[in-house]
Amino acid sequence: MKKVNIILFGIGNVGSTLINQLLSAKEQWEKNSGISVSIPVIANSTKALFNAEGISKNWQKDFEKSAENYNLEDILDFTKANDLEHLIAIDATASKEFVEIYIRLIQNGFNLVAANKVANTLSSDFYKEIRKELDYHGKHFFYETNVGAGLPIVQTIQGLYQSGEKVTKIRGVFSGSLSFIFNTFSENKENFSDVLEKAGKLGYTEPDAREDLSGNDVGRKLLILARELELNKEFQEVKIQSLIPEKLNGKTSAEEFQKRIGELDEIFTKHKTEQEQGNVLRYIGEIEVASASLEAKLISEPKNTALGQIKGADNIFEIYTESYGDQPLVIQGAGAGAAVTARGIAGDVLKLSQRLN
Ligand SMILES: NC(=O)C1=CN([C@@H]2O[C@H](COP(=O)(O)OP(=O)(O)OC[C@H]3O[C@@H](n4cnc5c(N)ncnc54)[C@H](OP(=O)(O)O)[C@@H]3O)[C@@H](O)[C@H]2O)C=CC1
Ligand SMILES: N[C@@H](CC=O)C(=O)O
Repeated sequence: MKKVNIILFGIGNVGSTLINQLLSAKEQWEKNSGISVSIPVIANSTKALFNAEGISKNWQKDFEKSAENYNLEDILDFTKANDLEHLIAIDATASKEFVEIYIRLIQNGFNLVAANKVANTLSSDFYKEIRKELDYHGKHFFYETNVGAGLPIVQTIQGLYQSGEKVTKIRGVFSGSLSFIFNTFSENKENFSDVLEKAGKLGYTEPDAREDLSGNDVGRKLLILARELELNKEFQEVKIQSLIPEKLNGKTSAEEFQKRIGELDEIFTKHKTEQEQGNVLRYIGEIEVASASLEAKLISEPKNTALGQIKGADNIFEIYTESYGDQPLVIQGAGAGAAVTARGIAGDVLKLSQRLN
């Protein structure tokens, strides 16, 4: 039996669901894949719970009772002192600061799995540096949930590109939260701000919903896929239409913004009513490979098209390639939510574990 040790950073919406999924799937993984998963460290931004034997189903109570303040050195010392092998650090934070420690983790024997999109969307120098360190230390980095949550998007694009297929365009609804918001808002007579709040409560938005509304989260996903196609782009080069009006943009804290979200209602009601009859609002992303252009924008789409018909928090990705011609390869399904995202991370952990000797 191969034992892998998970060090989990981020025990919020996604991270806590992941722990429960991994603990429930433990026996199945042991029986079917010969992989025994242990989670010896879980951490939020300030505290960590250490248990060399792995946390149990009572982890929430144990965390409340026994978690201690920590820094990275404490975690590195702990894994070394307990001879923990086959280390996988999972980044289930949305932190811009946390990714600064990726390189040190790799240098200290960790493989990486990330739901956090930040590391793959900083400068291309940092992107290349991570991959150089991974190669040098013989470590792996999986990040399927960076795009489409649990949907197999990153692996499909990698598979097509690596097989020599020419991907010409990717177009679709890349955001689960904006999908839910516009699907619901287009169909119902609810205020935009009420639907936005609902999306947050359902766990579809980023911890700071402004990341979704600004289009930055979609912009990051576009950049991540573009880089898989070896398009040498930077985040600043992605053309992004923000849905945050000028008067709230960059001038409000998260709390102030939350208090003023009612100001969005009039703007989006106007967008909705000014459309052609039978159209719906969709926030879409587009990668045109030949021109290396990446764009995220709000459009008004006829309801009877593939993009117009999506429901719930679905994503839809139309992948145009040379072999598929005018009829794109289409991947559709839930594009946000703790359960599907955690399952996507679990899938990455399993695949990564199978590569460890
Ligand atoms: N929700 C979804 O559908 C999807 C989410 N994702 C990604 O998953 C990630 C997590 O999202 P979600 O679970 O909703 O976020 P939450 O806000 O619910 O949880 C974030 C967790 O990260 C912790 N954290 C923040 N900074 C640090 C740090 N520096 N070191 C260690 N832990 C830290 C927080 O701790 P504290 O409480 O102390 O701040 C908290 O436990 C995000 O990157 C998101 O983009 C990806 C695909 C889909
Ligand atoms: N906020 C994101 C969650 C997944 O990345 C989204 O809405 O798509």
